Amino acid sequence: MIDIKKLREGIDRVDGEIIALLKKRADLAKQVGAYKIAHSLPFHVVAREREIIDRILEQDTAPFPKEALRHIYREILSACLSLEEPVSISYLGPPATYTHQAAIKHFGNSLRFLPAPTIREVFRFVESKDALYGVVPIENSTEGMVNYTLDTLVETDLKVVGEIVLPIHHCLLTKSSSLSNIKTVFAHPQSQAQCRSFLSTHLPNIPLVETSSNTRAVELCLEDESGAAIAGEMASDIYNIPILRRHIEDYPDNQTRFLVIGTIEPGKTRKDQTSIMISIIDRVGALSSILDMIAKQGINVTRLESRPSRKKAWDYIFFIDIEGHQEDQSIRELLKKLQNLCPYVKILGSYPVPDRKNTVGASHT
Ligand SMILES: C=C(O[C@@H]1C=C(C(=O)O)C=C[C@H]1O)C(=O)O
Repeated sequence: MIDIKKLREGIDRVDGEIIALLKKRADLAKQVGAYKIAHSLPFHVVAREREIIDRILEQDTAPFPKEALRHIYREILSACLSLEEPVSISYLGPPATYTHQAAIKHFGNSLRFLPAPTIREVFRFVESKDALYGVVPIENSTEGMVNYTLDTLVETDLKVVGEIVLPIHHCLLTKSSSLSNIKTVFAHPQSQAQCRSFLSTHLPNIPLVETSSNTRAVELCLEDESGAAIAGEMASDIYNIPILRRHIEDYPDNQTRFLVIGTIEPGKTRKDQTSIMISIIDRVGALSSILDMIAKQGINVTRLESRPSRKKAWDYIFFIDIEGHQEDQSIRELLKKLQNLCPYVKILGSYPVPDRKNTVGASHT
């Protein structure tokens, strides 16, 4: 006969052992922190964190689910880092936006999160060292590029040090107990655009009020019991407002990409990508000859975007993402060639390729 009392005593014992080990780990991290102070080294070491997570995920952890272990370790690393230094992360706010959610996914819950009212302000917080890193949206899989972020990258000296891919699942949040009691829907235009078919099927003829963010939509619903807001799950937790419907986005594979910006460049990991920005001489075939040169170097281009230079009409800047790290021999050679050929070359940064597993459905509001 299985004795449930004994089994539970066993679990309590194991929990005690886990706590004792976490205490031991925290103490070692504090000692590493003291060493870093003595040797003027940066506290946050992306490559080391990547190495730890990769090593853990390579092990046979069954029956414990690996994805859960990834989340648990993200939090352990975040907590240990916070013991070394109080790290601040600026993000496009207000609190509970998808950018906030992306920042927590990337850095864990133990750091200090600083909302900024605009994308430019996120960059400013990092430039002024009020924050060590900033998180800004760059692209939504259904709505396209966030041009303001691309344009700000042209002007800044900050580096791109990471990328986050977040599935965007919109929820309908309301104090009302049924769809039939809803008289107004509040939403940011982008979220509203991503939920068009849900709204026309389930809430036809209900007036839609545009808000500056999803969070603002939720705030308005707190005052209006017949109002509903489109927002993420996190807004429901923070503002304590129930979720009436989940997954109301039209396309289930709706994702948003975010960039992490900062000054500390991550070292080489097992799988990195490099973002560069170039302008080219305006002549037939100029871009294709550059892409050809990249291919001849054996380097894979994963993304190519263009933006007007805003200096001269019909003059463009190209944003190119390539596989590999700028310390790689092939990329070093490529950059030298580009510098000889292009009027302008800027290396935005090399950083680990983001985890795209379980990334279904996001927007940045
Ligand atoms: C402990 C360290 O500092 C930080 C915390 C880490 C951890 O908890 O394992 C790993 C890398 C750093 O971001 C370290 O550099 O080893």
